Amino acid sequence: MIEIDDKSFAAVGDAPAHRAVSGFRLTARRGEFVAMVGPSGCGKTTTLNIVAGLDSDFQGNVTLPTAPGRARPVLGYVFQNPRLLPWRTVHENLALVLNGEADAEDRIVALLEAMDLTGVRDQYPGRLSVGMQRRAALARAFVVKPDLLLMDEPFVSLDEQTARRLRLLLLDLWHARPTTVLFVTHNLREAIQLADRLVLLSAPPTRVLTDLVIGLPRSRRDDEAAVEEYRAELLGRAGPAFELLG
Ligand SMILES: Nc1ncnc2c1ncn2[C@@H]1O[C@H](COP(=O)(O)OP(=O)(O)OP(=O)(O)O)[C@@H](O)[C@H]1O
Repeated sequence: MIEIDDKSFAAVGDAPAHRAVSGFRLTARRGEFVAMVGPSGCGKTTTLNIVAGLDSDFQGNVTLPTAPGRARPVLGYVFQNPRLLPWRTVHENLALVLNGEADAEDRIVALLEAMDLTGVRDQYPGRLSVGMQRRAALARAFVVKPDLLLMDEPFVSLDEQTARRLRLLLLDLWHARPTTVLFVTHNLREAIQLADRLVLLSAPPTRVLTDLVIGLPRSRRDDEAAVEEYRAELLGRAGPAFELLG
């Protein structure tokens, strides 16, 4: 549950103080895939940072899901940039986020296999293609068995073929390793293809404008015509809020 009553930034130099988030309310069900879609600069990253606990300077309350037996919630975070440590191999990048769990090696091996990275497990990230780096970042996020997975435009600025493969891999991972997902994107098609629920955010100070369950069967991952039709229908009936998204 995310309740952000107010998140403001103080004035810095010539930039005036401003409110980035206000009256934001969102409750996700456990295991739900929620896409948050909004215009550039509306406060998506600010909101995710609050949810992740990276920013505690706000008014409100965030309650995160926690798996039975865990003292505190475990989060995965996938950023626009894969943020792999360049001086660590792919395998080491995954091992670093684990705390010596008994099955750590098995989990790493399984995820490298699922992401088709077994052959490059001992390579450094700088030697990998952009797509491989993104796959390694996805593997690292899932290897911790997150209670909540935060994704901040993880497939932005990729060529469409690579982005499409990564979306399909993400859905495969999520089906095999269910977790609650908050996925931020500018891309309405991507949101419709991936998510159970679509949350449309306002211009700043951001709040939830529209919150709807996506009424398409899950087979939509391979049915781009259905996604396109659904998107056109949404744009047609939702009015000016959706026009921002093109
Ligand atoms: N540390 C900061 N100090 C001051 N203002 C900030 C800071 N971080 C973000 N902002 C401002 O808060 C607003 C929301 O920024 P944020 O990065 O959350 O938007 P966003 O929706 O993620 O943008 P984009 O889609 O372009 O990534 C913007 O006006 C931004 O300039």
